[in-house]
Amino acid sequence: MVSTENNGHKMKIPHVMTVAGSDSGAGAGIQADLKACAALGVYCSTVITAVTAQNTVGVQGVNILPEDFVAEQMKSVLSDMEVDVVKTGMLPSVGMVKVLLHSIKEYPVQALVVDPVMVATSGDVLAGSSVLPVFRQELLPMADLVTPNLKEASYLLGGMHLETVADMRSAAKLIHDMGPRNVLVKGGDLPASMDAVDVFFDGVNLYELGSTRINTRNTHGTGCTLASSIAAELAKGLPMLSAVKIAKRYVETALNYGKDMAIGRGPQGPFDHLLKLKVCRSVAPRAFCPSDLFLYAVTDSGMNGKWGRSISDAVKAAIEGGATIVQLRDFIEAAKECVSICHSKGVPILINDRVDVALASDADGVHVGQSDMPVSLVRSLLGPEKIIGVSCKTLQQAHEAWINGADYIGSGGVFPTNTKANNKTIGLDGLKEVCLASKLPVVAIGGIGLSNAHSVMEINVPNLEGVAVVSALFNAECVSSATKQLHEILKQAVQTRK
Ligand SMILES: Nc1ncnc2c1ncn2[C@@H]1O[C@H](COP(=O)(O)OP(=O)(O)OP(=O)(O)O)[C@@H](O)[C@H]1O
Ligand SMILES: Cc1ncc(CO)c(N)n1
Ligand SMILES: [Mg+2]
Repeated sequence: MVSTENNGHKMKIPHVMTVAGSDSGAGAGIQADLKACAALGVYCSTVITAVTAQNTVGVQGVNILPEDFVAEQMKSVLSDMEVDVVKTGMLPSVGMVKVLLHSIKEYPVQALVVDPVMVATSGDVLAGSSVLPVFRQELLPMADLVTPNLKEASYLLGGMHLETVADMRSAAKLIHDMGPRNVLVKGGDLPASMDAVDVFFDGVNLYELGSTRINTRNTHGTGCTLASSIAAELAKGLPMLSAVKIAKRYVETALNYGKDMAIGRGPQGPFDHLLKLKVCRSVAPRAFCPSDLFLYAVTDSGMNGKWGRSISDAVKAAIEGGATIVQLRDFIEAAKECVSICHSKGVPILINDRVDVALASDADGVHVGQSDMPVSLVRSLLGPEKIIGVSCKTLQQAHEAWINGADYIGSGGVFPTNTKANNKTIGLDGLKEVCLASKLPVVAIGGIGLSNAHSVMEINVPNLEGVAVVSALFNAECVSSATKQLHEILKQAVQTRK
């Protein structure tokens, strides 16, 4: 990290070094990397491998820099500045790859993200097939992540045809065999697809990461931007999958903001990296983990009032008893106080329904119902890093939540409940059906308490992460001991499930 003095305190700034080509049109390459890192609050140093004459029509010329001068740039940066993550783009010769590998052996960094740039979407060649053997044999084995698009994945695999998400899944596994720790096969160029699905493989699990496909001509540089924003989130200290998810959302949000920009006369324009709405932070966000849903405490001011407790005391007691996430149904005055309590204990806190309250209190996110603001709009207001949960009763709603960028779904009412009037009960069978269809983690809600929590976890589907409860905690005389008891029951249920 780069250190700066701030009121006498050292301030660490996450630092990405990009090793890539310059794009004179400034939509891709070095220029995309600089803008993406700036938008995400991360310092970006730039080692230029080639200068391209490029615009929205295509690539008119490529001027490759001498390898020893690329080595000199890397040495200047790495020997002086503390680089956290190296991201590579255009590496146009075998010698350039060797120079890069030599430099990072001499000055090791936390992670290497390789975007194996070969052909621009315009069809122009940026690195010829002569680099393929050194990519396969030397570069990929050093990479923490490699991010080929469909064409690049096909080249790496000797011309294999890739036309479906199923093909992308196989490609991700085969490329993983070449040695990188993680693989992301990007589906931006998937023919005739309504969604923009990328496939991530970490060597054990395959994930399909979906988002809405933005209808725009302005997609030049999405690949470079995605890789450098993953590098930026890694530099902040996020784990790989969280970094990839946030970066993908950043690209989607940026494409959406820039969808109507008119720059250039060619078929593929640049987009708006520096989103009009700046919501990204340079400090590590509270990355969402599905296991946060294990014991989900939802506050209720009526119940707490009845027992003579303030909301903040109720939240403190729930955390003391082992609550793993908190949802507030009480507003702004309480929100700020509870946000600071939860943050001091490392427990994420979400706001029920109110995006404005979440923004004003800097909560970790919101939980919305089907009749609240649409998830895609919530995402564009909150930005790529916040947590969004959405209540779903049907398979269709679960699918939409995934495509629109939610992090998890709440499903229920599992049992009848007095907390929510006129709420349809879906039962354990309904819950199981939604879990099986959902690509997102699920928390069960509705009438769950000490007596039946076990039976909920027993439906035995891996993405059911936990239970959300109101009365079971906050209608009890002692919140922390009620929470402890529930925590114990859930722990036992999960152990018997294994
Ligand atoms: N129209 C779109 N709407 C939403 N997301 C998109 C769109 N096009 C591409 N993406 C996303 O952008 C990221 C980059 O994907 P893509 O497959 O376009 O990479 P690429 O071809 O390497 O990009 P480049 O245009 O820089 O060469 C992926 O996460 C992809 O899903
Ligand atoms: C310099 C450069 N790097 C990467 C790409 C891929 O988008 C491009 N078009 N130009
Ligand atoms: Mg593309």
